Amino acid sequence: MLPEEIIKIQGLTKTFKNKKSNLMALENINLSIIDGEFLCIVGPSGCGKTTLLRILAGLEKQTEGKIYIKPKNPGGLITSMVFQGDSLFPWMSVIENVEYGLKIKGVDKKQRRKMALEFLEKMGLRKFADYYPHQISGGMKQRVNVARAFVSDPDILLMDEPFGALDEQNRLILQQELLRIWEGSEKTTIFITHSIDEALFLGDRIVVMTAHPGKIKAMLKVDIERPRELLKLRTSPHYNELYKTIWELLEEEVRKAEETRGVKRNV
Ligand SMILES: Nc1ncnc2c1ncn2[C@@H]1O[C@H](COP(=O)(O)OP(=O)(O)OP(=O)(O)O)[C@@H](O)[C@H]1O
Repeated sequence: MLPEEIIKIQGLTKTFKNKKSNLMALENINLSIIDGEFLCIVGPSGCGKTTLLRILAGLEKQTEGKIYIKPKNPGGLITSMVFQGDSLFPWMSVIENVEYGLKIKGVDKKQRRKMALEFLEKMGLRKFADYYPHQISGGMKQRVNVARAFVSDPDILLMDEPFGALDEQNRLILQQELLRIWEGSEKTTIFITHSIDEALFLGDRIVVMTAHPGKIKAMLKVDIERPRELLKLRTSPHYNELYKTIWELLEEEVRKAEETRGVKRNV
């Protein structure tokens, strides 16, 4: 591994074996991720994005290939995952949800409360610390999830369409808040999204995947300086060029994915 790399994936393949048939979800993935990088992954539905993240999180085992991860702090948490859906514990208050990972790690009560409050403050949720998940909005729940992931200080954040279920306005706000908190931490982040805009706003590089079985079709560098501003970004020629390139790469794959699913189109 090169000194700046934190993850190196070589020849990774994943086949789900069922009683009747086998399904190859990922084929020959080769990817290096630099420490502190924000990497976005876009690709058509069913191309294996979640599977790749689950393998990196250790929730799934690859069929072939190697993954090298260079831990930063001996004994520390290597990965933490933020899911799209509602993954908060409904019986715990907001602050207890944020503290949970620290409790598992054995951090004492006073210290973990202090750390959780700090991240709730960063996410604008301090006032809601004692609320329960059913008492807060979808956007606020995702803020709690982001706070929960950051507070455990993992080496690598894995984010699986965390804002996918939010309305556009909340999504834009959450993206900005995520960038603000990420820019202070420079935590290696792998972020799955279906939105080209979101990938361009957040990412240092963007991986475009092919339709099933998922392979890496292209890797693009987002040469847009940070800190990023949404309005400035959208009027920049580089942004528009990249958007067009990514859409051209993706469109073919989305059509292939639809054909595979037997969707009839009138084009
Ligand atoms: N546990 C499993 N057993 C069998 N097949 C699975 C399993 N998990 C995923 N798959 C299949 O693997 C393929 C990739 O799924 P995955 O969820 O990784 O795709 P994705 O790109 O994240 O999709 P989406 O964008 O719709 O969330 C799909 O065909 C899916 O049906």
